[in-house]
Amino acid sequence: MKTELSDPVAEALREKVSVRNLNFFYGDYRALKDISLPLYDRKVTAFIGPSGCGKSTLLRILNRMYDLYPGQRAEGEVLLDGENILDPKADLNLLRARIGMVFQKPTPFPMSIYDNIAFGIRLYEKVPKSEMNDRVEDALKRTALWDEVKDKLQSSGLGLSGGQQQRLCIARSIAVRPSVLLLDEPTSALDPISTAKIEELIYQLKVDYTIAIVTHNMQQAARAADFSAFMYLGELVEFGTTDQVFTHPREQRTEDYITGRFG
Ligand SMILES: Nc1ncnc2c1ncn2[C@@H]1O[C@H](COP(=O)(O)OP(=O)(O)OP(=O)(O)O)[C@@H](O)[C@H]1O
Repeated sequence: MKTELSDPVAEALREKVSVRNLNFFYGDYRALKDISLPLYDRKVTAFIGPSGCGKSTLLRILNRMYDLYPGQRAEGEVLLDGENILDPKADLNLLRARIGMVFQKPTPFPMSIYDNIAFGIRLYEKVPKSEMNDRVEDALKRTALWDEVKDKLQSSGLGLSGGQQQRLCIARSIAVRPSVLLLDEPTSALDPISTAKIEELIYQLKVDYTIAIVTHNMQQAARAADFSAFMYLGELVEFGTTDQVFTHPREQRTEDYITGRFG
């Protein structure tokens, strides 16, 4: 696997998350094979590759989703600011406050728009009402939803359009003030206009957040990501700047995939 970046590029970057020699097992099946890669601070990294290559598995390890399922296990290290989040002693509540996740299908809670956001904050913090109002407004503004929903904050989140629901889910994640945001095919259920809004949002959010995104859409990876990781059959084939991976892939398999020869 080739991950070398030219020295001046690497020097200007800080690793927010470091995945080191990561293996993952669904029972006896080894779905990830010795993956090592960085997520650089306040950059967007896309995980790309054909169906079944392990993109979602890798993303879900980053907030220990697999803990919910018996028989699934990870080996290796995932360091968040130098601390191994795979350590069984790691505090999962704290971890999930620090690393937020948004899924493919928008999943608002069956409650008001306001409470969708306040709910997550209340899980982690005791916040006075006036501050809560500010936090809700701030999260909705940052996801460009405020103007669309400010007059109906008490209406159900389920009454929003699919694109608005997805922005609400992103607002819900960032309201908790995580430092890393994981996006699992966040636009695959959305129309092109909602997709463009989410991509614009990703661009704005990376000022404050380190973002990893799983996508099948090569144009989306090229537009939204600073770095791209191409995976194949559970292996990381190539990691580099998106520009390098898309215009000068080092590996034949990467080139074949991004030019549409397979996948
Ligand atoms: N719950 C599970 N139990 C057993 N095997 C699984 C499970 N989930 C995924 N796998 C297997 O692990 C491998 C990686 O799956 P994963 O969903 O991470 O791939 P992916 O690259 O995200 O695929 P897609 O693009 O289709 O979503 C696949 O071979 C898949 O069949």
